[in-house]
Amino acid sequence: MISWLSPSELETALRDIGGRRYHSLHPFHGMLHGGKLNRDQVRAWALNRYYYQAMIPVKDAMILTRMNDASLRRIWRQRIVDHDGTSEGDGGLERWLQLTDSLGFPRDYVISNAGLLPATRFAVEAYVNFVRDRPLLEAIASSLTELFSPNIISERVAGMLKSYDFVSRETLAYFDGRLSQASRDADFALEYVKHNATTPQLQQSVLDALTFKCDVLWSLLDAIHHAYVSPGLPPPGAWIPGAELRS
Ligand SMILES: O=C(O)c1cc(C(=O)O)c2c(n1)C(=O)C(=O)c1cc(C(=O)O)[nH]c1-2
Repeated sequence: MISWLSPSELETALRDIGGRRYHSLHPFHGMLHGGKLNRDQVRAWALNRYYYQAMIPVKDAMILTRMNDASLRRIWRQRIVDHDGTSEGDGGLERWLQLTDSLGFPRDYVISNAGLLPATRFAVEAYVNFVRDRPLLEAIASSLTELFSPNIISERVAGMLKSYDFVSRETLAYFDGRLSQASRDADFALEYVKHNATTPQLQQSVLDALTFKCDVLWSLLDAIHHAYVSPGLPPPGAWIPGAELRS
């Protein structure tokens, strides 16, 4: 168990976890951003990550049900609006589907999750279940990976535009909005955590929550890498490049 940390020491400890465990360090991201993947491997990433995107508003809805304070809910509900939009054809999920459209996947197939890797499903479900089962403070702390996402998003967009002729600024538009949304969301969550993690036990629990979330993101990429890069063994039922798509 750690000894009590001041709020700024707690922030340093949280950022240190990101520095060691965030998925920006995963070799798959190095390949994705460095132009080392072929089109089917990029397609596999977009297809599998759709499930993460799709479940983010579900987990945020779970967090909302735990908030008794209207002023907190007012702030948190914006996350759901960002992903779902306010009308058909609007919002982050729609923009992710525009990316999978551009990569040649029928929408029905993507939304059905029929070609999803089982390990992607398990990792994303673990995140949703964590948020459902753990105290609100830990659920909020588990979103703090977003402290580190603006850097990786900038690196990703620049690297992919430079390396791949099958993506464009338009098809990567999902990430435009995320840069400001992620900073806004992470700043709020960080202040909440620093203010509410007032004992060594609570501080340890938020550090553990962030570690857990880093593990979720890392596992997602492990699954994609194993199935589609090396050794390249998609499990039964998962999407196989070139095979007929059944939703
Ligand atoms: O592109 C990325 O690397 C990345 C990372 C993360 C993250 O660190 O959890 C999120 C996102 N993107 C993202 O687009 C997003 O909407 C999001 C929501 C959350 C969350 O935990 O509430 N993380 C992330």
